[in-house]
Amino acid sequence: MSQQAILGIIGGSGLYHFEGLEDVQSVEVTTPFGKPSAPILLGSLEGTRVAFLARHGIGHHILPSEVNYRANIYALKQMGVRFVVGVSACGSLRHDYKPGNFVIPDQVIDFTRDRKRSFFGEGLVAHISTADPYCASLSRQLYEAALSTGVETHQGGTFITIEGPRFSTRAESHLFRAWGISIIGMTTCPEIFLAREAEMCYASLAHITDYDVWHLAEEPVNVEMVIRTLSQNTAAAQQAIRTLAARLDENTDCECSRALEKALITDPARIPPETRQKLALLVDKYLKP
Ligand SMILES: CSC[C@H]1O[C@H](OP(=O)(O)O)[C@H](O)[C@@H]1O
Ligand SMILES: Nc1ncnc2[nH]cnc12
Repeated sequence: MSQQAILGIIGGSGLYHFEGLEDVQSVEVTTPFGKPSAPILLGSLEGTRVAFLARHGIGHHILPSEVNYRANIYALKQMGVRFVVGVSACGSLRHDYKPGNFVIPDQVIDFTRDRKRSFFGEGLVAHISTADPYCASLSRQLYEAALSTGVETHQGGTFITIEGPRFSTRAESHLFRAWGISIIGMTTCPEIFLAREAEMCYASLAHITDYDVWHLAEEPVNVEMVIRTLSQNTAAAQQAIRTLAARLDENTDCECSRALEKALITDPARIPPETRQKLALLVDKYLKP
């Protein structure tokens, strides 16, 4: 694996390129899981090598359910990325998390049902732990960077991913609130789980664009509303990531880089050679004699 970048940024709605990247190169990448959503922009940000990928493609033409999350994460892994920041527009499910604010969540609930959610299968079985799906160290660094932009930033909260592409019904939104969930989006799962399988640290920079559909005094969410709020927020999101890049502490004390250590169960003798080869980048260090 060549070390072309250490920090991966997955841009969500409203973030299709990254201002201020230096020495930028656009790279077409292929992976054993297909092609990522767009060419990857490789460049330098405050002296840190960065890989930027637009989750929904340039021009936003890929549905949340259609995103090839496996190819996106695998492509970043192939480039040597160790730290991934997923930028996401989201709805708020609580009064005190307001449109325009940032949230650095610390838990997820996966309500998706129509997505490829693992690199494993085809004769090689693994079960990773996702008890704490976010990297605490990267999330802490991202929180401090987001706070430094002056935007009101909340540390912690549960982020639910719905399948979409439709927004929630009022009954669903009230249910999610009753469950104590803080924010809602359509893309964090399975991106976060695949990053864990690929032993990368993952944190979300979630910017709140709306109050979903539960708030009696607010208009129900629509795309126009999301884009209007995003247009005011993407500069701050990029500033937060620039600050993170400048201060990135690579010596984290987390266990993300050992996520597969206790996860593989298949007898190595039973792993089909094609599968072994396909997943070499992830499993070589555990299976090589
Ligand atoms: C444009 S509104 C719905 C859309 O916005 C969020 O995208 P992302 O998470 O990639 O920022 C949400 O998840 C939906 O995909
Ligand atoms: N309310 C909402 N529900 C799901 N995804 C969103 N993205 C932005 N706002 C959202």
